Amino acid sequence: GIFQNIGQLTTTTYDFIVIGGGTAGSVVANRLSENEKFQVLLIEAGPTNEDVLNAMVPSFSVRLEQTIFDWNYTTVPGIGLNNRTLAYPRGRILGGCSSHNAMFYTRGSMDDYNRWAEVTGDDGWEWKNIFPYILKNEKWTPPSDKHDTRGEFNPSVHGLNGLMFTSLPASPQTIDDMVLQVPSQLPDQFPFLLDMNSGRPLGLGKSTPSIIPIGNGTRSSSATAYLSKMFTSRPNLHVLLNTKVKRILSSKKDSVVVFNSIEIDGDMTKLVAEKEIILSAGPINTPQILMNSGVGDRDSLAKFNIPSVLHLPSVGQNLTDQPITTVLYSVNSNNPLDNIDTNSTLQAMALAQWEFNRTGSLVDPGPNFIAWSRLPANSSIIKEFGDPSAGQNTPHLELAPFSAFSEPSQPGHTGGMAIAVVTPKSRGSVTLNGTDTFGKPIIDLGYFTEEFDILAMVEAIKLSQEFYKAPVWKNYIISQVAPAANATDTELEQYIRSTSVTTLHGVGTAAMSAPNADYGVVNPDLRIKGASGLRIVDASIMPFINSGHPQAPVYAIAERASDLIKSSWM
Ligand SMILES: Cc1cc2nc3c(=O)[nH]c(=O)nc-3n(C[C@H](O)[C@H](O)[C@H](O)COP(=O)(O)OP(=O)(O)OC[C@H]3O[C@@H](n4cnc5c(N)ncnc54)[C@H](O)[C@@H]3O)c2cc1C
Repeated sequence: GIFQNIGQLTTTTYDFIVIGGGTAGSVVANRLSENEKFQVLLIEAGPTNEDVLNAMVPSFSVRLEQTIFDWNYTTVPGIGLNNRTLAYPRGRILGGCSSHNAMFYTRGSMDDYNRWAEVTGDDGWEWKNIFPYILKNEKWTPPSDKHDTRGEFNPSVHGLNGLMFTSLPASPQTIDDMVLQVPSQLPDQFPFLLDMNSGRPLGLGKSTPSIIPIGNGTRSSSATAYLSKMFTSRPNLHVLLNTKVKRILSSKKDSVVVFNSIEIDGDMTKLVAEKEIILSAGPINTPQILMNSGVGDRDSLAKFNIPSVLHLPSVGQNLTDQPITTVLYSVNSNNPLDNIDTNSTLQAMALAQWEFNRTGSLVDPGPNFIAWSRLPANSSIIKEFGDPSAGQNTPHLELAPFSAFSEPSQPGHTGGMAIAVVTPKSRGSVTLNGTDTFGKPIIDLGYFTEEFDILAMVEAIKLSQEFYKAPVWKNYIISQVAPAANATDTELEQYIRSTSVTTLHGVGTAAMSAPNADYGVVNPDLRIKGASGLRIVDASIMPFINSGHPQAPVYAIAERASDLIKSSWM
């Protein structure tokens, strides 16, 4: 059942308490409650996702930012970003970030998972072993416009029986036909990629957003997939909304710390977990909850007068995220759809179409194609700074061409490409806020504090310029607007530092490591190191970021974690 506040709960003792009804937490709560003998409580700080239009219409998700559905974070001024701060939205709603993300479903490369296995010593994280969990999450379905999808993806690498819908873009964008010609015109730099979810995502292919298809082109999230009425009606699953967890409490048994209950913000009721607590509050809030619970670096916690319960200096460290900027062109466009941003009639028509049959321009949240690219093997950047990628199947760069848009203040149209470094070397951190340790934490992304990242981004700009040299763009591109076409490398670096923002792909702040490692926060079975009763299951546990967008691996992590937890309580 669903409970709007803690007073409605019929008990305070459960077998499992899952903290955070986000991307990972919703999966875990669903899977654990498949066993009728387990009493499961899922606690979410935010409200329900149901009937929230902006969480349903794929293109509207940015409208959730800076509302009650967002934790509304801001990063600290970035040394590598000319001291700029960045907004860092995080979903505060059932489904978490999966209820308001950009819906790109990309698994990264097989090397990414194999490296997790290597650093943790657990072959369960290898691509071939995690793959069944990837499929278990996914239900691939035809796009809502019912177009012929042959040649647009490889069915053999997709799951048909999972809970979370994925599909191909259902609404062509105005540049799609031109983008599709680039692989034949520039096959060396941009080979055609049939399916970017095959484990070898190198080349240019169609993106796979996670949307509910066929007459229902609505966002598929962890909440719509794993917490639909069919599941929340289970008598052994309680979903408690609008309730913020403050900290996790422990006692000592035979000198071992056992985490067994939690404290709620603004309420004296203590909720008890007889078997395990699963912390799934996401890469920012998970380390915050841990540190407020005395789990972290002993000396740092002492500064906040927080008694140390478990000395784990890696908590909040290793924050890894992928920076992104744009290369902009003045372009020739006579397609009315390119005016949608400034034309309220077109916007109203698009919404009417979406409401009528869930098709039209609102069903796709962004670029329909992505190009993934490796720096050349003989690149001087790799020679000098090493290769942060997990292997030869792994891209360093992501390039996403987007359709033209118009701005009220300017004549004509602007088009171009979003470019990102997906294997950054820079690391940041999440630490507590001295004035209120339960308030907004200090988020330092550490962007461009490593030379590799800025040089790789310069290469991404140059690669995107190559892209637009394909003959197909001849009559479309008028001139390069930003950065200046003749900019020097030093000027490009300045451009990158002054324009890059975040992909919002933070991971790694409670990373897993080998059981005998002297760093890390959880063991490969996701149990907290050096104590019992607590596991962490969310984006925080990734030791390295995957070379794609993180939600697909977060789902796979949550599916595997659920099996690990279940099997230890058989
Ligand atoms: C705007 C945006 C766009 C993105 N676009 C993409 C994309 O296109 N593709 C992609 O793969 N990834 C994307 N991401 C990233 C991706 O969505 C996240 O990496 C992933 O969803 C994180 O999952 P999680 O389970 O770790 O955390 P979350 O999904 O954030 O879940 C954490 C949950 O815990 C709750 N919570 C936190 N603290 C507490 C507390 N103290 N008490 C109770 N509950 C609490 C939160 O409210 C939230 O519901 C995007 C993220 C954002 C914000």
